[in-house]
Amino acid sequence: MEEKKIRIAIQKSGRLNEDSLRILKDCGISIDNGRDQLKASARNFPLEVMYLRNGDIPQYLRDGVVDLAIVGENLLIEKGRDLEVIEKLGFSKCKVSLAVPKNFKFKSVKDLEGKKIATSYPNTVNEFLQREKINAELHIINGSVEIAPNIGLADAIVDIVSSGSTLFKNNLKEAITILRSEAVLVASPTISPEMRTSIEKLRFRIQSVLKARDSKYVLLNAPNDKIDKIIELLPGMRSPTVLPLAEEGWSSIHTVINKDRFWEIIDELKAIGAEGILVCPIEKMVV
Ligand SMILES: Nc1ncnc2c1ncn2[C@@H]1O[C@H](COP(=O)(O)OP(=O)(O)OP(=O)(O)O)[C@@H](O)[C@H]1O
Ligand SMILES: O=P(O)(O)OC[C@H]1O[C@H](OP(=O)(O)OP(=O)(O)O)[C@H](O)[C@@H]1O
Ligand SMILES: [Mg+2]
Repeated sequence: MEEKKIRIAIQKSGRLNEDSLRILKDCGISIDNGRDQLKASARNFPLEVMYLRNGDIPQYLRDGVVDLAIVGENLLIEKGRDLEVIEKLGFSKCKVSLAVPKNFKFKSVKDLEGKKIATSYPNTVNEFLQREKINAELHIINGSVEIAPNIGLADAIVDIVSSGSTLFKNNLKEAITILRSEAVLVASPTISPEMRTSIEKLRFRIQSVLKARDSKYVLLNAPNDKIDKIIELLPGMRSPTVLPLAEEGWSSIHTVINKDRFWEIIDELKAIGAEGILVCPIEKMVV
């Protein structure tokens, strides 16, 4: 029997589109698409991609029109709390924040009492206001939220903040971070047990890609009497590989480290006596 295809929804265009396609590609999945197609099949994996508007995706998942989707966590908090997140994907990191005009002397959340707040995320904001026991008036707008205080539509806004440059350009400042978000892989509540098995295969590939993105392969040379000290500094997947060099008394040490830790330990490695340090990207990491 032919394996049933996983139907995955990906944002048609916007902030998530490119990185969503890249992660599938890094999983070795080639998608035959014309850009204008709304549906495309993978050549070498039982997968069908549907290009949809992000905001519509939670309902498509609930209806079982798609089995999986890549969306921002912030969208799930706004309108998909019932949906199951199966993997965090580490890209499109952003915050949903409350921002006020630069000259607003903001001291605490109490300053929002009776104020007007413009946002595209009404559920998130209402929940926040309820939690903080604040009464405020909401103006729901779909885009260009940051302009609202400048045109007298609102006293404050709640919107996505990443670099902060949109706030800056609109004379606003971040006052409260309501939540942090990144892209996530979400599943439909209607998937069958067989489909879950196929999804697990895809998830395994995604995990291997994500681990590899987080890690670096490090090679270095060191005098033999320094090997123990260097190994103490290098937490490998198991323990580092140590190979003798042609030059007597020297060895080459190979290991895998988290990319964020590398800069922390490079100076220590050099001080101990490591030489010829090479740091290489890893394509896939299966552990
Ligand atoms: N500046 C940003 N930096 C990082 N991530 C962002 C940024 N803006 C949005 N995102 C993330 O990308 C997601 C999609 O945002 P985008 O603005 O592309 O689409 P949208 O307008 O929310 O949706 P639709 O596809 O329905 O038009 C957001 O839900 C958020 O998780
Ligand atoms: O802090 P920053 O790095 O400036 O990013 C934040 C901005 O990015 C998003 O808008 P986007 O550019 O996606 O445009 P949109 O309003 O058309 O969705 C978001 O709605 C903010 O306006
Ligand atoms: Mg946007």
